[in-house]
Amino acid sequence: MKLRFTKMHGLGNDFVVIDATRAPVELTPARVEAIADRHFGVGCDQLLVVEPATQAGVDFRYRIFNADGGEVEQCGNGARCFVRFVHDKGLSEKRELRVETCSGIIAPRLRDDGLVTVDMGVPELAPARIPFVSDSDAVVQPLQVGGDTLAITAVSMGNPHAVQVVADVDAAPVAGQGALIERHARFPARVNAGFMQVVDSHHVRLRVFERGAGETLACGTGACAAVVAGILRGLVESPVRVDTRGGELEIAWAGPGAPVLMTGPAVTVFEGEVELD
Ligand SMILES: N[C@@H](CCC[C@H](N)C(=O)O)C(=O)O
Repeated sequence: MKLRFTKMHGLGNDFVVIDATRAPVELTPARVEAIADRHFGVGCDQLLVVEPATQAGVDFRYRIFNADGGEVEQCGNGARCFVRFVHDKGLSEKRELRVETCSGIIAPRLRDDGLVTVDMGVPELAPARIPFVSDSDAVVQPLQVGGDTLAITAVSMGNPHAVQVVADVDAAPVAGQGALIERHARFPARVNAGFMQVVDSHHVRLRVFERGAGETLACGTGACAAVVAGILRGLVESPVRVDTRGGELEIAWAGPGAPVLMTGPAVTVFEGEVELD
């Protein structure tokens, strides 16, 4: 069976996007892994599926699968690509959508300048809801990793993030330490590991070792989580420019109880067809 797809990216965080609005697509973890494989498949960090809404007052359902085949709750760079895809494919006339995900409703808006702003919802900080095993709700918490005690801030943007501050993001042990943090026992659903360097009060640099995908060129929810952590720690003030290896995002957050707004690009690369199984 052949599956049509569109290859897209947000700052080099790349996606295979599938339109399942007219007919359902059966995606097993093995199928997702095969499509995401960079040598034997199309290659991507995440596979995104556009489905009909299942609730009133919502335009579409957005499903996200990591390259390892696991379905996850949220993807920020993908959310920008989602509204660009829906618009360019003529699936909706609207430039601002309400989209249901596993972790709630987000609202991506295609702006006249071509960038996309997404209301990513209110960040969750309560450890049990991240989920993060801790009996303290302190903003900065110790985490033992490979003989080091890291000072992390745990944040959920619908998906879990552990953010630490580093002096130089280029020298940070993202691959080695990131893999250990991803599978740390105190994060029972695994976690995305963020390494943030503060440049000044409105500018950070960020690398993220993503759960289920490894280090990516950018992580949208990682950028939101890093700015939330930075503001809560008193290190930065909204809005914050976040430089990733794939380019730059702007993140705005008014503080606890407010939604995080993420602005950045969404790019279509090519379309194709892939054989399933
Ligand atoms: N690249 C994404 C996040 C994708 C999901 C993440 N790897 C997870 O497992 O939670 C983004 O731009 O937010």
